[in-house]
Amino acid sequence: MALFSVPTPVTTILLDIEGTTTPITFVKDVLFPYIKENIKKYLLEHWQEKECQEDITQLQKQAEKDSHIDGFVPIPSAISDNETENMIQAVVDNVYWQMSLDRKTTALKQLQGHMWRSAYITGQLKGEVYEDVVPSIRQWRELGFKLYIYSSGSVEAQKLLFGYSIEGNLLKLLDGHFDTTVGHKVESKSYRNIADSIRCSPENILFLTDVVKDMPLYLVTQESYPEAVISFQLGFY
Ligand SMILES: CSCCC(=O)C(=O)COP(=O)(O)O
Ligand SMILES: [Mg+2]
Repeated sequence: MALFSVPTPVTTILLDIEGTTTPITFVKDVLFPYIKENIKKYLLEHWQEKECQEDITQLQKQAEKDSHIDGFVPIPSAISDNETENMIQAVVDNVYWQMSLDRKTTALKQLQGHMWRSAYITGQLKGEVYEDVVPSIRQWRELGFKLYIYSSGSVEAQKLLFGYSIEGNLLKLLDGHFDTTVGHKVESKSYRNIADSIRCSPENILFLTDVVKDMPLYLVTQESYPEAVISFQLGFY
């Protein structure tokens, strides 16, 4: 457990998931292998559904943007019905390629969230949280802090992880969720968007994360409140 002092202007705690509330091993050894093992079956079963087709369209758009990246895997944009199997294979290959680079694209994360849904609902998956997470969150709430999640995993995937966790349904302990639709974690604009959305100022938000490059909030905060950065760095790392 890390001990740190929360600077006085902080009213809101924003939590990352992987490596912060949840062991990295749960994501790398349980959630991601589930996708790799089940993607082909999932696509074959859900291909005609609107949600699945929307996910494919987003993956295609992402593939167009990625065409400059070495080793990228294309997804054909228009294909006749009798070529569905080739198309599904292209999507599988693209998802495997994105996952091999641990890409955090919104398109990939949306599909993953939809795939995990039935596994959580049927009890095949249970979201892991570190043992100090629930007591800490309860204590912070008692002290009056608001609690939000900001993860690259989609909001739906976040709600599944906390809603079907090993400690039961934790969603009532959280005030809201943010994913890459507000922007990526390495971009300072994302933190401004979150602050605007919850109607507070960046210096009121303490972001807890295991990844140092996910820290532009501190650059945003530093403009008006340099002590917040110093206090966090001294305390948490
Ligand atoms: C909703 S948990 C799924 C984990 C995931 O897909 C991921 O990319 C974790 O990223 P984080 O931003 O929580 O480190
Ligand atoms: Mg993390």
